[in-house]
Amino acid sequence: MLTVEGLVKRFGGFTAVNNVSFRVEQGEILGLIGPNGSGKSTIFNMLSGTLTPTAGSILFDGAEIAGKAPHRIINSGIGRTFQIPRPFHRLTIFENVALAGYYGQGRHSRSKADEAAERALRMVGLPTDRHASVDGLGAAGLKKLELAKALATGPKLLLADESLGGLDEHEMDQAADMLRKIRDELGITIIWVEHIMGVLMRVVDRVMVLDHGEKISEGLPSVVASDPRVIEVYLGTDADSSQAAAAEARRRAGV
Ligand SMILES: Nc1ncnc2c1ncn2[C@@H]1O[C@H](COP(=O)(O)OP(=O)(O)OP(=O)(O)O)[C@@H](O)[C@H]1O
Repeated sequence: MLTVEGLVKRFGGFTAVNNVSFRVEQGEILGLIGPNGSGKSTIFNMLSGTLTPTAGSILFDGAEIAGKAPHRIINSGIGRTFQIPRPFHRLTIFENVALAGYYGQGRHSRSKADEAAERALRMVGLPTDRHASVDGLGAAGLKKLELAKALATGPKLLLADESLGGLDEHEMDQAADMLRKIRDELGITIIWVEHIMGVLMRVVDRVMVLDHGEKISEGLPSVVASDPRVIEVYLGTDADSSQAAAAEARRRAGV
């Protein structure tokens, strides 16, 4: 479904993403992890069109989308959530989601946008009542709203920039289960960026690890969690023994 080849992003003399290649198959959940500043958001921004790659190719359903405008990319079927939800506070929950539905997939019919909003709100478990205000939503509710907005655009591929950091453990598990439900019930392929490795590793089919803009590991969660390069990045090189470090990484990864 998605084939990324030799993706590069430079900001002046600084290389934020360096020659990254990967594939995502239809129906898969790929986890994208890495320390702060490793290039995860920059990759998402290139996939969703807010940044133009310096070099490389992004093929989505066989068409080149690198450098295309964000609205074209959304219309082709790639939706995304943002780490920091910024809803329109003057609009209701329903209106926020319907607006996204109106924008996505080039829908220019209010009734279709409303239908998409209803479906998306039901899916994430937010009220479909047209008058419910955004202001009553806590951190978990705002994340659901973010997800509903992305779903209302009708994506085939969802880029989930989740950052579950502000949630308690139960809410984190619910958010992770929600992504799996979206894949299982709607057949939407997902790339999930998350800082908290354990919760991500429980849900994804495969994981890709970035460090300093380069891909350092990729594969099944259980294999990646024991990869010495990943352990070094997450735990440092001065861990007591590599075995203890591997056990700790597996514990964190929940595998
Ligand atoms: N517009 C920009 N101009 C200059 N440097 C940038 C720009 N955007 C990102 N960077 C740099 O590129 C590197 C990768 O940033 P990016 O935000 O992609 O990392 P990340 O893995 O998403 O980090 P985090 O986990 O903190 O969200 C960082 O060093 C960042 O400072």
